[in-house]
Amino acid sequence: MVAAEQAVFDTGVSVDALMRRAGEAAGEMIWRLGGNTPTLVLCGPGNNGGDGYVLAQFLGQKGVPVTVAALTEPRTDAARHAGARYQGEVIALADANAHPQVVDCLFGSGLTRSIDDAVWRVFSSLIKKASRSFAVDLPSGADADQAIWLNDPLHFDHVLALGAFKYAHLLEPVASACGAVSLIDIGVDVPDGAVTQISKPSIAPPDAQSHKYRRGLVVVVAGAMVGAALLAARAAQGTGAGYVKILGVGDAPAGLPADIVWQRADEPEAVSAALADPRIGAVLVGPGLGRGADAEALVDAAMACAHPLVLDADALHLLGNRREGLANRTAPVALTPHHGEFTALSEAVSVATDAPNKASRTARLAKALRACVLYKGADSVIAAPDGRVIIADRRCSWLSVAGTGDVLAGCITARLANHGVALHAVAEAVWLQDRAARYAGPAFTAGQLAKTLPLAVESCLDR
Ligand SMILES: NC(=O)C1=CN([C@@H]2O[C@H](COP(=O)(O)OP(=O)(O)OC[C@H]3O[C@@H](n4cnc5c(N)ncnc54)[C@H](O)[C@@H]3O)[C@@H](O)[C@H]2O)[C@@H](O)CC1
Repeated sequence: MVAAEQAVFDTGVSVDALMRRAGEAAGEMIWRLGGNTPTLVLCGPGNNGGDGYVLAQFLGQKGVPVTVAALTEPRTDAARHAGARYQGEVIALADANAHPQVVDCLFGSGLTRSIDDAVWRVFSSLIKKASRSFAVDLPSGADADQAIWLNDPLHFDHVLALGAFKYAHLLEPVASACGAVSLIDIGVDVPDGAVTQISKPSIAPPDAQSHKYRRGLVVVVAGAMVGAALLAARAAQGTGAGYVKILGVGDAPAGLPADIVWQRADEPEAVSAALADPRIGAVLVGPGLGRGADAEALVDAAMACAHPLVLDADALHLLGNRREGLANRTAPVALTPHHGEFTALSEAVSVATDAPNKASRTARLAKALRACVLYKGADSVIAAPDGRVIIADRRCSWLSVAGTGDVLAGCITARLANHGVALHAVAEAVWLQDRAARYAGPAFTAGQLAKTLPLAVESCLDR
């Protein structure tokens, strides 16, 4: 964001002008949501406080009863100018009373250390007592880049992100305390490499020339627990794959749906031979695989195939000494670790996990392994080896049930089989899984989730 702001300043726009745009745009949003609700604006020493004086002036001119309470005198030139232009009275923060609506402009992206205890007590009490609380740019107490709380977590109803998202808006534990987050346009072009929030994908329906292979032949390599492979296969179907096949040992399990093909492959050589089929769109290995010698042989067979590949669950635990194999692949690879798998994998391939936040940690692993990495969780981060990162924030919490990872893996594999671009396939699948969860209602099972995937796809159709 600093680079983007500098680019605007280079065109002759001053810090004062940018602050004015920011404060007025934030004021406009608060006025639209809060109308004439009596409002307390809390101003800090830096430019975040400057935004507060601008928006207080704006709200006052709209007829909103406004009180400004300041922590200290403004300490930047732009904040001083904004403070001087504010025509109302300014009281000390310590003297402020509870108001139905409070706007936090104490600290924004410049917070470098935890807020003093006495200040925090007054501030957090005012926020908690308000019926509606806003934070301008960032909640005070949150570190923008590390996306952590420097003070206790504090919940806001609405956060107005100025110009661009910062990591704290999208990554836990701060994101879920931000309430609704609105991106406020302040005339700054968001630079390449900025924090990117996941967006609804656009999915093309099958065209007139479509057939099952063109839509995507998905192959799931089954292991010790066939049920997991089956769940992934059902999810691949629900995502629109044209043909879904499971490679497994022995005969097809009882009750296998007739529209999922079971191909018997008792030995790893048989798996390799099956994976030589040039019509395959993408291969999934990992759900229910196991971690023994048989599983290792299946991972080797899958990694040696020429198709786009998704490595999930147990397969991720077997990657430690297969880094070379990953690097040598020419077809795209997607890895889908949750927290435990991410930590174990990073350790196994000697990639440090001390980057400032989850997004940079994911980007580092993706670059090191030359694979697309989806680091799953309530905030899911998708990173491509070239450094692009997408954050899926505030995922449906009902997804925290057994089997949803298998569903997601199947969904990713179906999208990958369809177009072969790992970053897009993963982002589409993450979005689709979350939407399917919302359609499934509360307390769904993984199987029920797979059944609502077609509805999620329907909502994304580009027609
Ligand atoms: N850079 C710009 O030109 C613009 C910035 N804008 C606003 O400016 C904010 C960033 O402004 P600043 O860099 O001035 O940062 P802040 O306004 O977040 O505050 C920084 C000031 O607080 C002090 N400080 C940091 N941590 C503290 C603590 N724990 N206790 C007491 N004092 C502490 C710092 O020493 C510094 O004086 C953004 O979040 C945004 O709201 C907008 O006005 C748009 C224009």
